[in-house]
Amino acid sequence: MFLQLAVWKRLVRWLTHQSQDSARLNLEGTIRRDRGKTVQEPLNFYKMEATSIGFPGSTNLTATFGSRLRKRSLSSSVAVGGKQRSQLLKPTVHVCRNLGRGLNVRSASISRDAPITTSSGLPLREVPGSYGLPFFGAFFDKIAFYWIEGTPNFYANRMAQHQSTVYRMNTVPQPPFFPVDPRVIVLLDQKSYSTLFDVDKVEKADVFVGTFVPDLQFTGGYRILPYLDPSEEKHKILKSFTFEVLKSSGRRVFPEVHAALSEVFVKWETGLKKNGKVKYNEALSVGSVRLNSRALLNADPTDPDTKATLGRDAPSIIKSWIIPQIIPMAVIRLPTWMKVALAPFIELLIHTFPIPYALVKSKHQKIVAFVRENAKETLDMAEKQFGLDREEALHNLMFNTFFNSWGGLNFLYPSIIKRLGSTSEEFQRELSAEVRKAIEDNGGLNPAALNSMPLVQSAVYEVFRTDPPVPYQFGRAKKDLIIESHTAAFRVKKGEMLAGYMPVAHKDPKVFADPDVFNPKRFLGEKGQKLVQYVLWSNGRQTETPTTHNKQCPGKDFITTIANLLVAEVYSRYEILTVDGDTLVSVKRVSSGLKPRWL
Ligand code: HEM
Repeated sequence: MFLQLAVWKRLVRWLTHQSQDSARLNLEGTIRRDRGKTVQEPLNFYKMEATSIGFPGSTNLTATFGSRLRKRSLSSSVAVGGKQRSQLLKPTVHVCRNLGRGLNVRSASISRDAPITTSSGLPLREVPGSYGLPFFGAFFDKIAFYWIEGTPNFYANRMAQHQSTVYRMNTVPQPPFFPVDPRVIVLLDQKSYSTLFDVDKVEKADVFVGTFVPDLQFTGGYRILPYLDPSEEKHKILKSFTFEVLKSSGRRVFPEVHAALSEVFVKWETGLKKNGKVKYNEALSVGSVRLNSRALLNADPTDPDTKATLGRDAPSIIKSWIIPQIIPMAVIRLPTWMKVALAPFIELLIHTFPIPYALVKSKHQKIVAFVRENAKETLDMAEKQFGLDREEALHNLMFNTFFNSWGGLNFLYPSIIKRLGSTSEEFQRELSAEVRKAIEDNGGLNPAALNSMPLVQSAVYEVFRTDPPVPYQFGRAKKDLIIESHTAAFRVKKGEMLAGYMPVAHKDPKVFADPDVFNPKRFLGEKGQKLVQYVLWSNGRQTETPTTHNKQCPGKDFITTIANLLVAEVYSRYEILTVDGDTLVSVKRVSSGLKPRWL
């Protein structure tokens, strides 16, 4: 009796595809739309579920199975995608395929009803948005991106239009003179954005600055570390070398930041005395090039006594080499009348063709010479310890020091001054008091003191949140994926390009309350600490660790430290800064008798 029952159950399961071992069957089906057009679509049967993308909206799917023993009907919800809802009217799915085990699906019909959901309960949608007509669609997106909407509006407007944080659009730059495919799927919320950090899901080769790869001559003819996928053997070796360089910089960081910033403060005060105001980034830019290069290479490119010095022009020489590599992604902000007058020229000069390396070759060669002359020990270490080719190590070291690190700092440091200098006097006094107390309690501005400054840390995280120095991340789907936002799931095909825009993901209202408000206390306390994981500036969570297996920035902790150090240095000297845009209008030196002591 029991045996009979078991055999019968097995038979029923087998017939209805509900047995565990045959739970998933992939059917190739032919979908005929009511207009008569035929589209090839895969149908996935999973127990009682089926999925079909090709028509808009959500429907129920009923499939009739004919078998040797009996005919059965299965009904399940199915999400369908497409452009116009009118196409939904009673589309019919005809499937004919021998499934083995005697089952043969003869037909399936679709009627509109409940949506199919993923295992996490989200409705499966087709990625909204379209790429438009060939060439013209991309061209109009490009003009909107650079000139009409700019960033972040370009992203926010389409997010509102599609009612989705995941959608299709064309990015910049574009063919014919940039050899790229501009079609991307944008990810703008915290949940979908994290797909870009999962190197099992996304290919990170050659996507460091977007869909295009700058001429290899900018990097000495080498595909350097940021352009490598972790699956490439060289990635592991070069990232280990970078970790070693950062480790050996450890002891220099605190004193070098102090030395460079002391000079910056003198320049600010001299400028304020002379003109009543000063552009704070002019001195800061020189200061950050010094502290960064002294920390990482143990040499100052602005010092006239350094071999192969770049002199006072070091920041502009380095910028000349960086800008052609990133300009295709940059929106140039100009007053409206200038935009109208200059747009055609700027379009032609810098948005239509890659800027030729030859224009900056001499400047690039100067930076190469500076690194070659001053980083001999580090290059010896690269050869002996990591078996690297000396020239390859040199170009990686140079790129990390001047493009990644200083290039990022050149955005981050001014953002910190601008944001904190715009907060209330009361908040700045509180910040200054915390800094001075921690220095006093720990006998100087040392790592222990810096760790005792939760307000400083919170303020820095908030700047990273509102002004991430690198706003874009790209990655190509390594396989077919389902990507989830907070409200829906989307099917993405292998090979499609995913593009994250971090300033919008960092303002995800599902994660951050009042996301548009700069709140330097946001990351304080137990609740605030839980938010730190959503700070993504390093191409990974702030709570995670860069390794040779991922693409998280190896300079994450180095940069976090020197960002905190800037705030600690500023507010140990000043109680209040007043800034107006890019101009420092006044500073108030600390009034208490407390004198900060240094390492
Ligand atoms: C404010 C400064 C910095 C910012 C904003 C920054 C940001 C980033 C971001 C967003 C990425 C990932 C890019 C991508 O693949 O999508 C990255 C990768 C990388 N960064 Fe940084 N970075 C900074 C400083 C540094 C420093 C100090 C170093 C080393 C000295 C460094 C070395 C690298 C390297 C080598 C990679 C590629 C990592 C890999 O291939 O696994 N960066 N950085």
